[in-house]
Amino acid sequence: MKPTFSQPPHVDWLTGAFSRTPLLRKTTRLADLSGVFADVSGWRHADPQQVVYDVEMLDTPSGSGELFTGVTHLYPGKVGDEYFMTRGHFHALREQGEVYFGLRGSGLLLLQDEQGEMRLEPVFAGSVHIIPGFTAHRLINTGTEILSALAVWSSNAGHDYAALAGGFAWRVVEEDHQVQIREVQNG
Ligand SMILES: O=P(O)(O)OC[C@H]1O[C@](O)(CO)[C@@H](O)[C@@H]1O
Repeated sequence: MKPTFSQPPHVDWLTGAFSRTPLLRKTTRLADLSGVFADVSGWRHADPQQVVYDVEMLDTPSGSGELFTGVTHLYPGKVGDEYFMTRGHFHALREQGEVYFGLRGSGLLLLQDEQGEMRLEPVFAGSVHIIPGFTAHRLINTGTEILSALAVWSSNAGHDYAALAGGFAWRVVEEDHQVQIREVQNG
């Protein structure tokens, strides 16, 4: 019997660019991140159209048992002394985990569980991050290049941003040319 082949999607491991495949795209700008950065005045004075991150997702089926695959490209930058980061979220279906694979650049994955336990994992080309269920996650670019990470997660996991309306309990800032953690009171 003659085998039939269907072409799978293709990702460039060096840049995280998908090619030859239908994509869904979402751009998040500073204007979309009201209340996310600590330095409100710095945020107000920055260019609201500045792109903070782009997410490109494969246009694949959703529903129970299906998986989403996407690449986040997080640009370098700061608001005040705080590094550019994704909004961050718990999954609406809390038990759902996620896997991140670092592709390029350097940064951190900030993890916060429902008890407020905090953890940081360095993200770099080749890093693998198992985000357990019940754990909020945020990507932070502490470098000078684009930070790109591939993620795979359950299509029905959903996003719960409201649970983190008060923000994460740690902020990642640059102080004295070094990456530092600032603990947030009542964060
Ligand atoms: O939804 P947020 O917090 O803006 O961040 C987007 C992130 O969420 C995901 O879409 C899925 O968790 C990632 O691909 C991406 O990094």
